[in-house]
Amino acid sequence: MSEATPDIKKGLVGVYADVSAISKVMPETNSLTYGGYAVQDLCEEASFEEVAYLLWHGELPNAAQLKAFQAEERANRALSPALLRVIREMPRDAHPMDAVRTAVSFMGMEDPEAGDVSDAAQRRKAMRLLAKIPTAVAAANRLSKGLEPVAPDPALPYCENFFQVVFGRVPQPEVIKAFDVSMILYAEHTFNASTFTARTVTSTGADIHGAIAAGIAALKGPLHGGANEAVMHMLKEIPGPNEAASWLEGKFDHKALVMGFGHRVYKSGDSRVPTMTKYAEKMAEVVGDRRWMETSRVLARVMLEKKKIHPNLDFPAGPAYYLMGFDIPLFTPIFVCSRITGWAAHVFEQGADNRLIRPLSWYTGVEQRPVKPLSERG
Ligand SMILES: CC(=O)SCCNC(=O)CCNC(=O)[C@H](O)C(C)(C)COP(=O)(O)OP(=O)(O)OC[C@H]1O[C@@H](n2cnc3c(N)ncnc32)[C@H](O)[C@@H]1OP(=O)(O)O
Ligand SMILES: O=C([O-])CC(=O)C(=O)O
Repeated sequence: MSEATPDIKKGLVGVYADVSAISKVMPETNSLTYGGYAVQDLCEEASFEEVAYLLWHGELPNAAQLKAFQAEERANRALSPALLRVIREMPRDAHPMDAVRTAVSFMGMEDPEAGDVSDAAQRRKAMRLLAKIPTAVAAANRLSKGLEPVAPDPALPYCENFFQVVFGRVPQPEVIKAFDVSMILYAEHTFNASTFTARTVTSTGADIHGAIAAGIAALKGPLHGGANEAVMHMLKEIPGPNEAASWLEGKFDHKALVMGFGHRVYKSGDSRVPTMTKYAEKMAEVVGDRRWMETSRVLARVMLEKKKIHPNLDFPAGPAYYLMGFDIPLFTPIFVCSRITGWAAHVFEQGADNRLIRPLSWYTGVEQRPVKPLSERG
């Protein structure tokens, strides 16, 4: 007699898996808060470092707290000679997401507190990851192009240093501001797939490097963080704004996914898109190249008219990063540099009130049967 299948929420759609005090997504108003602050207000009033502090401590820092936080981040940016050798040995055509995942695993092995999963040690490790991941991402990117890595500069703030290690120079303030805004918007988003992965790893008692490496693996997929690079490939495939509508019709005919559109939680618009679009438009002005944003506008209009689907954060972030001069394969690793803050906050929260994450599966395979000896199997 077969039992009735229980109510299965495929993809865990609509399931509350735990409580969390880090951020709140409100799809009914298309809004998002970190620690009670609207994300668009944080973008205008705070820096990425301040937001990182907020996510890890629950409060925005005062001037002295920020200074200490920044000093610690600046002091931890350099990679060990051994890790630099590992990065040098990586295949030239390795995807930077695989490179950063491997670098984080290696950092875990050489971490001075490897094996210590106390809250205090996890927090110190998170700071080392925040500081070192950009250096590793930039070194892998430069080496893949035959360029030598650029050493991080402890005299520079976080965002300026990021451009320094990638390009060997710091751009104008408008570019830094747009990048800083993107880092704030990408920092945290409740129980998305990569964060839930990091929490699941943490729930087993494993250390933060394992949780972050697993989070990076989850983020790489095109349905999640990998969409920001896919968006730019898509924009480059479309000849221009005049062809965008017919290009989309071709996608609809094949029932293909249009990258950078749709979201599991937001069904009437991603809270972060207006702010990121504003700064992507500013980048288009600074660079003097409007074609990507013009094509984007047509795609967004037609997707809404024909499919009632809104863009997600990856849609404006893709062209914004392209206009900032980043190579397309670097877009999702930049997301990693930001999301390490949210992932780590969830690692701390999971660790503080842990229960092993272990749901059930409903078996649909062959009923129990005898094992035939090898000689009797056809
Ligand atoms: C930072 C981030 O991770 S944001 C997400 C980035 N990912 C992308 O941009 C990839 C493209 N988007 C998608 O694949 C999806 O929208 C996801 C994975 C983000 C969300 O998936 P779900 O919550 O499972 O959405 P769901 O599949 O229920 O979508 C509802 C309908 O809209 C369609 N749809 C959703 N997104 C898209 C899209 N981008 N292009 C075309 N159709 C889409 C689905 O095919 C589905 O149609 P159906 O009802 O005829 O089957
Ligand atoms: O929340 C999600 O499912 C995906 C997302 O937008 C994010 O992680 O920023």
